[in-house]
Amino acid sequence: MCGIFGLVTSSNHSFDRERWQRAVKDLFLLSQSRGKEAAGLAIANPTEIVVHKDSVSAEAMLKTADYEAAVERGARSFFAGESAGPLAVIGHARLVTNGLQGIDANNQPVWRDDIVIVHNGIVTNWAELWAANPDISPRADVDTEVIAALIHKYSAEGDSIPHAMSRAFNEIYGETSIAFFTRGSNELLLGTNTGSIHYCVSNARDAFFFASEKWICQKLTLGQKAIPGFEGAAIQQLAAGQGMTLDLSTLEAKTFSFDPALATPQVSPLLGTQRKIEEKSYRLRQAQANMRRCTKCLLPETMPYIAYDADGICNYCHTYEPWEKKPEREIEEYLSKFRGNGKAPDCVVAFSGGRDSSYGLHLLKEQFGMQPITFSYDWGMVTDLGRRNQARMCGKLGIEHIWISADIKQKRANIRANVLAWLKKPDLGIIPLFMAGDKQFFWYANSLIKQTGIPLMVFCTNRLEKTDFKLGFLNVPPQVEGFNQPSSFGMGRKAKMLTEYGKRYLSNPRYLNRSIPDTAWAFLSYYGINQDHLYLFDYVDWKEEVIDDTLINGYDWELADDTPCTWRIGDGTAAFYNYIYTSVAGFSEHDTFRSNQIREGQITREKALALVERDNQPRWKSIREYTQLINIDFDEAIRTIDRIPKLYA
Ligand SMILES: NC(=O)CC[C@H](N)C(=O)O
Repeated sequence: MCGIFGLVTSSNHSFDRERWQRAVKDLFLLSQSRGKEAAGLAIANPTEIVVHKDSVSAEAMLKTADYEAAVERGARSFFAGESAGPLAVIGHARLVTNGLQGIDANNQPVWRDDIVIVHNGIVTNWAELWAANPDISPRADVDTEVIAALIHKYSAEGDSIPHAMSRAFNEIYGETSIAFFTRGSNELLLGTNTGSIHYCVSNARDAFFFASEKWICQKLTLGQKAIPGFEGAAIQQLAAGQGMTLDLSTLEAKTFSFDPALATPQVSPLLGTQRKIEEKSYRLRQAQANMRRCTKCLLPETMPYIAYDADGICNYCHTYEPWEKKPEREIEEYLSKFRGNGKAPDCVVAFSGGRDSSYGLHLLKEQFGMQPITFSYDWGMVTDLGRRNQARMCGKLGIEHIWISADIKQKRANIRANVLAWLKKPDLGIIPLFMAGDKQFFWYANSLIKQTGIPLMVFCTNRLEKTDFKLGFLNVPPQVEGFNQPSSFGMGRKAKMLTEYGKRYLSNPRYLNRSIPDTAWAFLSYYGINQDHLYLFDYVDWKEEVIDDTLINGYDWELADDTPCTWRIGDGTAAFYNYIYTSVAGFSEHDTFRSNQIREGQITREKALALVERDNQPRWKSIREYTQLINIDFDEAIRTIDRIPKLYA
């Protein structure tokens, strides 16, 4: 179980900064015997609560520059004598029970509403509590969040904080000890239903600390490790079923029972203002929200090669070539040359399992009276959900499905090698390498024409999916034309790409791995061969609502449970790379997609912004599945990504 602790100093007389930092360090190191998967602390001064956490052991966190910076931000003014104090810290050494530590929001202290809390234990009825309180909903997976949300809810209803805490403890089932600050009150609150909080007051009664176990207090009051001022101090225990308020300025402690009938209503010492809460993830969200964006589409300033004109409109808007449809009768004429008797297949549809090819299949069969067969290339990253949706389409439409399966184990091992190489030296430019393995799809499309003897190959690619930024991050400038025909890219452009890849391979020899032959084949399959097929959406309107409606209502299409978006849910890699782009550059392919929709007049900029905000939320479940499939450590990968310097902050 986790170790929680706290240290309160009412004035700066008894400590200098070095001693204080040593005491906090000792509290961390002693507490980490209870948990080493993550660590964090909150430093409260009269104007601010600084929260810092990390998905590493306390010992490792203490050595980081980010930790130093948080301490500097939270404690500097106190030790510089600029603020009269008090200074209070609560800390946490985590053993994960609920919610992966790679996801920052699950680590502790948990900040929710006005409360910054550390928690030791498990709220076993957390799911029931969320369900019973539909007016509050979880943002993370850690059970601790529900405690904070309940306390906040009750205090918003008018309860004093001790009352609100008592009520929350009466709702909670499962061993729980907590310590928290609120934004507006000058106190530390403690509560436990097991008695796992032991505390000491300094001999001069000007400082206070607590920890999860008595021996930790013993270590810090006796012998070498004793915190200055606490030598020989008495150790007391907060009994099971009790809460405590500690006035941070006077160190006056009041204990109370969780029985609401017995708890005397106490008015907490209020601060004049609501303290600011400082947390990295919040700061980054703000910085993302403040990025400059094109006033017409919504491409942000971090988009490679972007430039805005005097009206704030970007070059991508200016050079955009509208998606001009050829008349639908032309496709009718074209298809009539191939249409058979309705029994034998008369066209092959490249079927990725995504929404566009599913809808295209529907159109070809139902609207154009064709009898397609489909083919899919399974390179190990088609999601199970994508496969089920393919099965729904083919079953209902009575369509034969050809599968070309790669050696999936090998493909995943290739991705693994490249992702591991990347994590050692992250670089946005080389991310497309993770997806190189699917490009043989185009190779097989050509060979299937020969194999089946059916000359008509249909692709349902979508021009709105043009993502210039992926190559942009590789220092390859955008190109307006060539969407469905990458082989038409000029030699100069291809050479530039190869040089840029080459440079990265040489600067990180881990890329010189088993995947090279497959990547070379992929490159050839994409850039080297003719892709002279029928592109359905060159003729037919692409309307998102119509597509979603047809698939969901007509074919019982299944959606992912980590996003309401229907795009990219058949692709097992998208959640991972979009997380990287969003985390580092503040945008993803959702931003370029929606920007194209705006330019096509399909949606308003306002709606697009809302969708981007929604769809750029991390798809944790899919990211986790991806890391499992390629056998890399989720928490480590996310930690590395989160540490990459941001382009927007
Ligand atoms: N070990 C603990 O005390 C865990 C506390 C909390 N349930 C968490 O997962 O972070």
